[in-house]
Amino acid sequence: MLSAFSGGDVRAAEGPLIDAGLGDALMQKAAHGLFTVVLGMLRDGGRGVYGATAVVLAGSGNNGADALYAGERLLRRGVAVLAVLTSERVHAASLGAFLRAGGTSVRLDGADPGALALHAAGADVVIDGILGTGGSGGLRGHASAFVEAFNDLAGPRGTRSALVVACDLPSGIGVDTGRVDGPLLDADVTVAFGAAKPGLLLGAGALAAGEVDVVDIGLDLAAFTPAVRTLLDADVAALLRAPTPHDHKYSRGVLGIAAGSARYPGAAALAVGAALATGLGMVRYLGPGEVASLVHQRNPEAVASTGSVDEARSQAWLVGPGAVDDHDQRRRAADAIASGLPVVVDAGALPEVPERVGPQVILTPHAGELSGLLAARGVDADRSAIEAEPALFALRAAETTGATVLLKGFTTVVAAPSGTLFAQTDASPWLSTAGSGDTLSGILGALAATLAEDDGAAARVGVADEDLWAAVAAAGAAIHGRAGRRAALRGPIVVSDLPTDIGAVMAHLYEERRLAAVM
Ligand SMILES: NC(=O)C1=CN([C@@H]2O[C@H](COP(=O)(O)OP(=O)(O)OC[C@H]3O[C@@H](n4cnc5c(N)ncnc54)[C@H](OP(=O)(O)O)[C@@H]3O)[C@@H](O)[C@H]2O)[C@@H](O)CC1
Ligand SMILES: Nc1ncnc2c1ncn2[C@@H]1O[C@H](COP(=O)(O)OP(=O)(O)O)[C@@H](O)[C@H]1O
Ligand SMILES: [K+]
Repeated sequence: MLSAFSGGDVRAAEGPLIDAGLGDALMQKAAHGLFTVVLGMLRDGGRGVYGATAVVLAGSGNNGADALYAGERLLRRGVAVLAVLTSERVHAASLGAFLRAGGTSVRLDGADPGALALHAAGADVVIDGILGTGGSGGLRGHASAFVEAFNDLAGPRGTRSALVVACDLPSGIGVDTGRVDGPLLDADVTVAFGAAKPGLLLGAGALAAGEVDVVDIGLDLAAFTPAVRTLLDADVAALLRAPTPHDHKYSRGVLGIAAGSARYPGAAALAVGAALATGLGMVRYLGPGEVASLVHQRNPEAVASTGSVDEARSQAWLVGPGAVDDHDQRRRAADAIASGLPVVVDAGALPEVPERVGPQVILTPHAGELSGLLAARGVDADRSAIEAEPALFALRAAETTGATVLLKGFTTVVAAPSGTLFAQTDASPWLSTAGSGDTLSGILGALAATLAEDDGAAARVGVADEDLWAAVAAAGAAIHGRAGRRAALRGPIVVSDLPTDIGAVMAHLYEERRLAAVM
C-alpha cells in the first residue's frame, strides 16, 4: 500500500527530529535520495553521468536547498550543473556548498527567462526545487514565466529530451489536494521525502507527478493516519478470495445484475462479461427478455429472468448500467439498495439512492453524475470544480449519503463515509471510451459478491472493517485500470474485448499471491 500523508502531518513528524538538531541531517538524506534517483535516470537513459548537464531550479525554501545539495553531489560526479535561483532569497548554506563544488548560479530576476529556459530544455536533467510543502497556490512571477517558456521550448513530457525530476512534489500543485492553478513542470519522476503527499495521488497533481519514488529519510509516521492510500498489486492480490476445494457456485458468491434497457442493451452484456471474467459463482441477470438474449449471445452461463430482486437470491447486486427509462429496472435498483446487501450503483440507478444508506452501497459516478448527485442534496459543484478537487467532492458525497463513493476519471478516487480515501492511477487514457464504465461496474460487482461473506477480507488488505467497501472499490478500479493498460498494448481499446484482459490480470494477481505465500 502506498500511503500519502498531509503536508501538515509530515511537518509534524519532522518536528521532534528538527528539535533534536537533526534538521540538516534530514535535508542531507533527502538530497542524497534525490541525487541517487537522478544518477539512476542518467544511467538508465543511456546518457552517462560524467559530462552530463543538469539545471537545478531552486526556490527560497528548504525545497530549493534539497535540490542544491543534490546539485552539489552531481557536480562531484562530473555533471555540469547550473542553478537557476527563482526567488530573491535562497538557502545560503546549500548555495555555498553548491558553489564550492564548482557549480554556477544565476538569478532568474534580471535574467532573460527565455534564454535560461532554452538552456534547461537542452540539459539532460532538470531538477524542480522551486516549491515544496511550504508552497501555496500556483507558481507566481518569474518562476511562472520560466516554466511557461520551458514547456513551450522543450515540448510535452514523453517527447522532450530533458528529464524532469520533481523535488518532493511538482512545484505549484496543491500539496494536499492535487489542485493545479497555473503552469507546472510535468515531472518524469517525483522523489518524495519521507512519504508521498496526497497531491501526488490526486487529480491533476497525480498527472503532473509522473512516477512517484518515496525516499526514506527516517520519519516516523506511525502516529498519523494516511490522508490517501493507493492499493498496489500485492494489496489487491491479498484481498481476493480464491475458490477452495470445498466451494460450490453458491458459496463462491452470486451477483445479481439489473442493467441494460431497451435503449441501452449493450451495457448489460458488458457488465455481465466483466463480472464473469473477474471470477465468481454465478451471475443472475434481471432485465427485459431482449436484453437477456443479447447477454446470452456472449455469455450463455448467465442465469436470466424478468423477476424481482426478492426472487433472485444473491450475495451482492449491481444496478444501473444502461438502465434508463425502464420502470422495472428502477424498481429493482431501489429494492437492491434497500436490501442491505453490498450493491454497486451506477449510471441510471444513481437517482434511486435514498437520503441515507450504508458504506456497503458503492456509488460509481463520473464527475458529471457526481455533480447531479450533490445538486440533489443541496451542494452546488459543477463538473470542472469536481475535476479540480476530486477528493474533496468524493468525500463530501460519502459523508452526505453514507455510501462509499467511487469517482471515475484519470485517477479514480474512492471515499468512505469514515473519511478514508483511496486514489488509483492504474488506468490508461484509452479507457475513456463508451462502455468502459460498464465493465468497471461488472468487476466491482463480482468482487462485492465474492467478498460479501468473507469476514477476513478487511484485515487481509489492512483496513478497518468499516472501510472494507472502499478498499474493494479501489481494488476494482486497480483491476480495471490494469486490464485497460494491457488491452491498450494491442491498440485502441474495444471494450467488449476487455474481459480477456481482466481474466489475464486476475491470473497475474493470483499468481502474485501464490508466490507471496510460498516466500
Ligand atoms: N523541514 C525539514 O526538515 C525537511 C524538509 N524538506 C524539504 O523542505 C520542503 C519544505 O520547505 P519549506 O517549508 O521551506 O517550503 P518551500 O516549499 O521550499 O518554500 C516555501 C516558500 O516559497 C515561497 N512561496 C510560497 N508559495 C509560492 C508560490 N506560489 N510561488 C512562489 N513562491 C512561493 C514562500 O516564500 P516567499 O514568497 O514568502 O518569500 C515560502 O516561504 C519540503 O518540500 C522538502 O523538500 C526536506 O529537506 C526534508 C527535511
Ligand atoms: N483520461 C482517462 N484516463 C484513464 N481512465 C479514464 C479516463 N477517462 C475515463 N477513464 C475511465 O473510463 C471509465 C469511463 O466510465 P464512464 O464514464 O462511466 O463510461 P461509460 O458510461 O460509457 O461506460 C471509468 O472507469 C474511468 O475511470
Ligand atoms: K518541487
